[in-house]
Amino acid sequence: MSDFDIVGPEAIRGGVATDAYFERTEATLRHAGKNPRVVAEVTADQFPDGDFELFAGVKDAAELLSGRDIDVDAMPEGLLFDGGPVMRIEGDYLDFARLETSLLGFLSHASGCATAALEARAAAPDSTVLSFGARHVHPSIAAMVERSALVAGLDGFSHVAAGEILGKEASGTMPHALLIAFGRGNQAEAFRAFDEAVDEDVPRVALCDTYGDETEEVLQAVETLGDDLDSVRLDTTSSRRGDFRHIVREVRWELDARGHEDVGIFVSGGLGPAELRHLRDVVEGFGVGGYISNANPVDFALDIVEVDGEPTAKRGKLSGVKEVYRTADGGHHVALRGRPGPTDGEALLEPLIRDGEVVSEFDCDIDAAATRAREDAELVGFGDE
Ligand SMILES: O=P(O)(O)OC[C@H]1O[C@H](OP(=O)(O)OP(=O)(O)O)[C@H](O)[C@@H]1O
Repeated sequence: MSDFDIVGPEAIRGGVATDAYFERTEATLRHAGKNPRVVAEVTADQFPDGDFELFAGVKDAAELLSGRDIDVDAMPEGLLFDGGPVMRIEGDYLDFARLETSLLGFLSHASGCATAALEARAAAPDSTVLSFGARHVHPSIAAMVERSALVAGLDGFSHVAAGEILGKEASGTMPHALLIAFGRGNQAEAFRAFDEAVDEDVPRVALCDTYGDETEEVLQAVETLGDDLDSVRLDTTSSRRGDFRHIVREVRWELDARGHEDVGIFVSGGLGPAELRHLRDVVEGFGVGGYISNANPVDFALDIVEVDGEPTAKRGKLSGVKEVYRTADGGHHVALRGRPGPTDGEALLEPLIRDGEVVSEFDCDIDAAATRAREDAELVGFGDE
C-alpha cells in the first residue's frame, strides 16, 4: 500500500490521462499515414435555448493545451454560454487527440460547479455566501470546487489547501466537534477558549445548535463573548429543523432584545437556492456545500467541425467553424465564422494559445472572472425569478 489513487499532473499534462480509444486512434492514424488538419469545437448545446451556464475551468485547460503546436480560442472564464462553442482548437489532429479526455473534464466539472454557485449567488445577492462543500468530494479536486465558487462571485470558501493553491485565505470558525470535545454543558467554556486561542483577525462566529435550543446557545455565546461576538451560526440538523425561518427570526428577536443588533446570523446545512431565497432577508450569510460541490458536470463534447478546410461534423452536430456573440439585450447567438453575426453582437471567443504559448492578454484572474460573471449574469438575466 502506498500513495493515493490520484491521477497526477504529469499524467494529465503528458496525455496519459486519456481514454484508451484515443491511443488506438493515434496508432491507426499513424499506421495509415494520416494526420489531418482539423478544427474542433467544445460545445454543450448546438443552439441557444435560454438556459445559460457559467464557463469555468479555462485556466487548467490552458495549462493542458499549452506547449502543443495548436491554436486555441476560448471564451474567457466567467462569461455565460448558451449553445455554440466555448472553445475552438485548430491544428494537426494528432497534436491534441489524446488531450480530449482531460480537457473536457477540466471544463465540464468546473463549469458545473460554477453554474451551481452562480445559482446560489443569484438567490442571495446581498448576503455573504461561503463555499463549504469540499468535504463531499475527492480532496484532489477541492481547489477546482473553491475556484469555481469564487468565479461565480461567492465571498469565500473553507478549504485550506485550496486556498494555498488559489492564493486566497480559507475562512471558517468552529465545527460541532469542538463543542463536543469540551463536553455537554460546556459550550461557554468552548466559546471562551476559542476566543483566547485563535488569531484576532478571525471573526468570532459561535456555532449554536450542538446540544440545546438555538436561542439558549446563542444567549450563552453572547453572555460569554459579549461585544467580541461577531456572529452566530445555526446548522440545525434536518431532523430538528421544523420551521428554520421561524428559529432564525426568534434568535434575531432575542439578540435584538438584549441590544445585540450587530451580531450577525449565519446558517448552513443542506442549503440550495430555494432555501437561500427563503431566508435571505432574515440572515447575514450562508454556508453552501453540496449544492455546489456535488453539481453535475456540464455535458461538454469536443467535435471536429472542419477537416483540411472543409466543413464536416457527425450527425446531430453543426459543421463549420463558428463564432458566438453576446448582444446588447443579453442574447447569445451562434453563426458561422466569416458570415455576418448580429449587428450589435460582441464575439466572445478570444485567442488563448498561439504557437503553443498562452496569449498574455487572455485573462485567467479569478477576481476578473468573478466581475465578468456578475456583469454577464445581470445582462442575460441569470437567476431572475
Ligand atoms: O450541507 P452542505 O450544504 O453540504 O454543507 C456542508 C456542511 O457544512 C455544515 O457543516 P458543520 O461544520 O456544521 O458540520 P459538523 O457537524 O461536521 O461540524 C453542514 O452541517 C454541512 O454538513
